[in-house]
Amino acid sequence: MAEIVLETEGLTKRFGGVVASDNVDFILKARELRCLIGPNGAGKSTFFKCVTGLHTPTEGKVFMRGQDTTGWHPHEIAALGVGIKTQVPNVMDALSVFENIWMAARRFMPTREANTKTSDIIDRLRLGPIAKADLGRLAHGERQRVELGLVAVADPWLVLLDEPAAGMSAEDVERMSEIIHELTRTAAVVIVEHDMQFIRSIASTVTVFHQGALLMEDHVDKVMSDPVVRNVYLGKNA
Ligand SMILES: Nc1ncnc2c1ncn2[C@@H]1O[C@H](COP(=O)(O)OP(=O)(O)OP(=O)(O)O)[C@@H](O)[C@H]1O
Repeated sequence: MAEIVLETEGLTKRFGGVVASDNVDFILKARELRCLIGPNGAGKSTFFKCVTGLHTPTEGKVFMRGQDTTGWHPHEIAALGVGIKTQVPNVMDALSVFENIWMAARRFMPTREANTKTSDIIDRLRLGPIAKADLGRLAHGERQRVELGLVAVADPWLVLLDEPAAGMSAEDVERMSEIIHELTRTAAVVIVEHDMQFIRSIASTVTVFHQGALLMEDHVDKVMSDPVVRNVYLGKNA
C-alpha cells in the first residue's frame, strides 16, 4: 500500500468569527497528484497555508510522512524534503535561469553536485533554450517554470504549489501540466488552482472545498459533471 505523505486531521483555522478552514480531514499518498478547487473564499489558500506553515491552525493536526508538523515554520517543513511554491517567489531578476537554480541547489549540496543538479533540472523542466537568460527578461510562463525548478532542485517527495498556472497562456499551461506530471515520477503533488483548463489537462483527483470544509473528492471528470459542483461551486467557469 502506498505510503501516506500528507495527512490532516480536523484541520481548523478561524479568523475571528470566520471559520476559514473547517475540520478538514485530508489524505495524500506517495506520488499522488491532487488539485484543490472551489469558489472564491472556499478555504483553499487557508488550508494550503496551514499545511505549509504560513498559518498556525487553530485546531487539528498536520502530518507529513507520519511526522507531526503542526505549527512548524515553512523552512522547517522544507528541510523535511517538501517543496513549496507560493505566489511570492524567492528569485533574483538580475541573475540567469542557471544561476537562480544553482543558488537554490547550493543550499542543499556542495558546489560540484549543485552544478550537475542544476543541469539536470534544466533538462527535466526543458529550460535549456533560456538557461543563460536573465530571469528579469523572461515571459511570465517561463518564470513560473523556473520557480518550479527552484522547488524541484531539492528532490522533494512532496510538492505544494499555489496557483502555478495563474496568468499563463494556453501553451504555457500545457507545458506546465507536462512538467507537473514529470514531477510525479518522484513526488506527490498538491496544487491549489483556479484554471479549469489546467485542472482538466492534469486530469487527477480533485478535492473540492466549500465554506472551509471538504465538499467532494473524486476524479476531475466526475466532479465536473456533478450537478451540485457545476451549478453551485464552479458556476460559469466550468
Ligand atoms: N488573514 C485572514 N484574515 C481574515 N479572514 C481571512 C484571512 N484569510 C482568509 N480569510 C477568510 O477566510 C475565508 C477563506 O479564504 P481563503 O483565502 O482560504 O479562500 P480561497 O478558497 O483560497 O479563495 P480564493 O480562491 O479567492 O483565493 C474567506 O472568507 C476569507 O475572507
